[in-house]
Amino acid sequence: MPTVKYQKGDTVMGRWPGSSLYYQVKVLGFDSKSQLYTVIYKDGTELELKEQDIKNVTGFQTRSRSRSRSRSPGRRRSRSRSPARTTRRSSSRTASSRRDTRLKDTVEVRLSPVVSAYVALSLSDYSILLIVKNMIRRNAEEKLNLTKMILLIFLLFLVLPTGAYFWLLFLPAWVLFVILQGNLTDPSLINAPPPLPPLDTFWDAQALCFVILWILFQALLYILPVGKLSEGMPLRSGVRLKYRTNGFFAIMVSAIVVAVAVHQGADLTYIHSHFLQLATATFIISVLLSIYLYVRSRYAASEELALGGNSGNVVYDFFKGRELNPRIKNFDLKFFCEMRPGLIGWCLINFAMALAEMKKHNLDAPSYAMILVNLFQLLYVVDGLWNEEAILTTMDLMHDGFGFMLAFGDLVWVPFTYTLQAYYLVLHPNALSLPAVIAIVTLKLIGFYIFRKSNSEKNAFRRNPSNPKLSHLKTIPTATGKSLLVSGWWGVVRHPNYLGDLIMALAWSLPCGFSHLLPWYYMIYFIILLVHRDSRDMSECRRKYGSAWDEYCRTVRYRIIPRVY
Ligand SMILES: NC(=O)C1=CN([C@@H]2O[C@H](COP(=O)(O)OP(=O)(O)OC[C@H]3O[C@@H](n4cnc5c(N)ncnc54)[C@H](OP(=O)(O)O)[C@@H]3O)[C@@H](O)[C@H]2O)C=CC1
Ligand SMILES: CC(C)CCC[C@@H](C)[C@H]1CC=C2C3=C(CC[C@@]21C)[C@@]1(C)CC[C@H](O)C(C)(C)[C@@H]1CC3
Repeated sequence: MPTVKYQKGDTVMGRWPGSSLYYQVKVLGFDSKSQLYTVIYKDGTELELKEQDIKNVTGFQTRSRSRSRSRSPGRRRSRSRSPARTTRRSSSRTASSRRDTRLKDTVEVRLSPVVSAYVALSLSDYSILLIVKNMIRRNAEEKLNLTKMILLIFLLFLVLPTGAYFWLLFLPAWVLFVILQGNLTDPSLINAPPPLPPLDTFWDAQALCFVILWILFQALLYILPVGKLSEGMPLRSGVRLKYRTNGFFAIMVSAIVVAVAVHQGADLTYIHSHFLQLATATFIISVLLSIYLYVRSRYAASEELALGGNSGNVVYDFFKGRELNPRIKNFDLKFFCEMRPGLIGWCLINFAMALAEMKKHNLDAPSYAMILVNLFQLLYVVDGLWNEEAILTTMDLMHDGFGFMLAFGDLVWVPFTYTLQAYYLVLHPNALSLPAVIAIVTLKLIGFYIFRKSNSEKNAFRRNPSNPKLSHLKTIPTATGKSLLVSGWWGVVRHPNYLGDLIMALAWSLPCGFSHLLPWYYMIYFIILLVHRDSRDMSECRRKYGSAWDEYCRTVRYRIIPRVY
C-alpha cells in the first residue's frame, strides 16, 4: 500500500463506530476502492474505518496520560480499557454516578460517523450485518447449522435495503388480510386470502372525514396548555426537547366526548361496519404524512437526522424515517402520532366492537371475553398515557427516525390490528367460565406488574442516576458516562419490560379461545417484534457501550425469559 497512510500490521487508535472513543486496533488492510481500512480490535471485532477515524498511537497516548494523571486510579483504569476488557462493577450507585461524571470527560474527540461500505444501512443494521458476517464465517468453519442459517437469512432480509420494498407492500396488505379474515365465519391465518372485495368498497368519504376529525381533535387536546412539559433525553447536540405530556388528560376528555356522543344517539357500531373503509382512510393519511416527513427531512440539518435511515436509498429512507424529531413549531409529530390518535383510537375501536357485539347478538351487556379484552387493553393504554414521560426514554423516541414505518405503525397498525381480538369476538363469541376469567385476570396482572415496574425503574434511573430510591441497585459504568443497571428488574433478564408485555399479550388472546389463530395474531406478531427489537437494541448497546455491555450480558445471561431465552 504505497500511498496509504497506515500500513498492514500497524498498531493505531481506531474510533469505535458511533462513539467518540478510540481503542487500540491493528490494521489488517486497506481497500483502495472504498478507501476503508479493515482493522481488528483486541476483542477480535473486525471493522472498516475511514482514515479520519484512525489516529497514531503515540500522540494519543501522550494526551491520554497527561490528562489521566490528575485523575483517580478508578478513572485511569477505565480509560485504558479496550472494548475487549471488562469494566469493574460498581456496588454503590453514588460511587458509580461520581465515576460517570468523570467518565464524561473521556468523550474528547468528536468525529463524523463511519460511512461503511454498506451505504444503505443504518449503524444498528450495520452491526447486524457484522454479526451475520461473523456467523457466516463461523458456520463455514463449523459446518452448516440449519437454525443458525435460517436466523441469518431472516436477519439479512430485515437489514437489506431491498427489505424496505417488501415491507412497504407487505404491511398494508397484511392489515387488509386480517381485516377481511375477521369478517369470515371461519377465519384462518394460514389459508389463502379471501377474494378481494370490489375496489369501491374500500373508499368512503365519510370515513375519511371521521378519521381527519379524530386526528384534529387529538391534535387540539395535545396543544392545549394543560399538563406537564417534560424534557426528553439529551440529543446529540446536547439540546433537550420539551414535550407536552398530557396524554391522560387527552384520553379522559376523549372518553367524555364519546360518552356524550353515544348518549346523544351516535351509533358507534359504524366503526365495526366500516372497519375496512376507516382503515383505508387512515392508510391514505399515513402515506401522505410519510411523504411530507420524507420531503421535509431533505431540508433538515444533519444533526437533526437519526443514525439509521440516511442511506441515500430513497425507498429505504422513506420507510425507516430520516428526521429524528420532526416538529412544526413545538408540535412534535412523532410523539403525537405514537401516543395519541392511534393509541386512544385503539380504545375507541374496542369500545365500538363491544357495542357491535351487543347489537349483533342482542345482548344487554358485552360477553366476559369482550369485557376482559376491553379492560386489559384499556389498562395498557391508560397506563402508557399516565406514564407518558417514560416513552421519552424508549428506542423509538430516542433513536428512530420518523418515516413510513412508524407513521403507518402508529396510525394504522396499532388501531386496526391491535383491536383484532375485539373485532374477532363480535362474530365469534367465546364463553368463559369464572375460573378461566380469574386465571386470565391473574396472568394479566402479573404481566402488568413486571412491565410497569421494570419500565419505571429504567425510566427513573435514566432520568436521575443518583435517585436515592435506586441507591440499592448495582450498576456497571460505561465509557459514555451512562451506567447500566445490573440488579433489580434489569438484573433478572435484559428486557424485563418485554417479558411483562408478552405475558400481557397472552392474557389478551386467551379470552378468545383456541378455535382460530386470528386472535392469536397479536401474540405471534409481538414475539417476532420484540425478539427483533431486542436484537436491534443489543447491537445498538454493544456499539454504544462496548466492553461494559459485554459484561452486562455476561452477568445477565438471558434476554427476555429467564433460563429460556
Ligand atoms: N405494544 C407494542 O406494540 C410495543 C410495546 N413496546 C413496549 O414499549 C416499552 C419500551 O420498549 P423499547 O423502546 O423497545 O425498549 P426499552 O424501553 O427496553 O429501551 C431499551 C433501552 O434501554 C436502555 N437500557 C437497556 N438495558 C439497560 C440497563 N441494564 N440499564 C439501563 N438502561 C438500559 C438502553 O438505552 P440507553 O442506554 O441509551 O438509555 C436501551 O437502548 C417496552 O415495555 C416494550 O415492551 C415496544 C414496542 C411495541
Ligand atoms: C408496522 C411495524 C411492523 C411495527 C411498528 C411498531 C409500532 C406499532 C410500535 C413501536 C413501538 C410502539 C410502542 C407502543 C405502541 C406500538 C409502537 C408504536 C406503545 C405506545 C404502546 C403503549 C405502551 O404503554 C408503550 C410502552 C407506551 C408503547 C411504546 C412503544
